[in-house]
Amino acid sequence: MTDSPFPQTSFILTLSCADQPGIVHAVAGALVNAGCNITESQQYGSPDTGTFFMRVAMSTAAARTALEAQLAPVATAFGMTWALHDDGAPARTLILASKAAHCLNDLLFQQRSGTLPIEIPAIVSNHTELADLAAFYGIPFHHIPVTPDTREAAEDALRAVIAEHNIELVVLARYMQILSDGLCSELVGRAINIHHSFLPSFKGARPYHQAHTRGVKLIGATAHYVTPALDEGPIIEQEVIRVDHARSAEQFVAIGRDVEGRTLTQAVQWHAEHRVLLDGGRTIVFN
Ligand SMILES: Nc1nc2c(c(=O)[nH]1)N[C@@H](CN(C=O)c1ccc(C(=O)N[C@@H](CCC(=O)O)C(=O)O)cc1)CN2
Repeated sequence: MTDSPFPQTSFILTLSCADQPGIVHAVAGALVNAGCNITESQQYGSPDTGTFFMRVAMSTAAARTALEAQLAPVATAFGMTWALHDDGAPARTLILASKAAHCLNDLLFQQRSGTLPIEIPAIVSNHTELADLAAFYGIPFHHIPVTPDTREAAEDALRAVIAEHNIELVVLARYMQILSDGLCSELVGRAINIHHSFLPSFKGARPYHQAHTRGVKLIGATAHYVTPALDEGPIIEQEVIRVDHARSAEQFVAIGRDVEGRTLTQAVQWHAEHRVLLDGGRTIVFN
């Protein structure tokens, strides 16, 4: 910690640009010029895409505008896509769920416990079963039923909740409705889904029954960004657990619940801490 007499503010810088020599040196120089103390720094050059990625945590007595003034010319010189985030600012998160409670419950508990840097202004569901859980945590619950005839109106109602609460992140916590291409394009890189299989295996509905029929020895869960193509989005986190011949498909469902909850909550935490950057159809995770 610098022994500056002035109050320190913490920021997270994330950036990407075409990989080339001198990026780290230039960024570090700009941060020093802004009186920053770098507390954490990670970078990666992707050989496949030729793109360079960086995440830097820092503290400074300088104002955000002074920091941005130092960074802007460097960003221009290297053609960077960059963002400066307030470190620790909770991500305004809308949770979508259907009937299964376990993933929603894990997110609510971890948020209330202070381990998940998000705030949850609202919960949306296409069913009513989870209204009591939302009430238990004192969070407004919006029941938006979805049928083939009402899908568009339902999505417009969802957009209204997103706008009303200035939502930054949408989490699909076992939300069993397919989002339209239009909504997916509006939520690129800020909608995370939990799929209850070890992708790319067993996409779509009833993955545990697909896995049981196949006779797998490991089942798992995958947290990924939502894209129009079902269960094809960039993967953020995955976890697996061993099963055996003696387990029924219903037991797979039960065994998978904790894995799903942990996997989704971890992915949401990394996203909210600005540790996940998109590299085409893949992610870079600075954890
Ligand atoms: N555009 C996307 N939307 C959603 C995705 C996604 O990857 N892209 N993931 C799903 C979650 N999911 C699996 O993880 C999933 C959800 C629903 C279905 C499905 O077939 N739903 C049927 C209706 C089922 C019902 O009403 O119970 C449907 O929507 O017609 C498959 C996979 C969330 N959305």
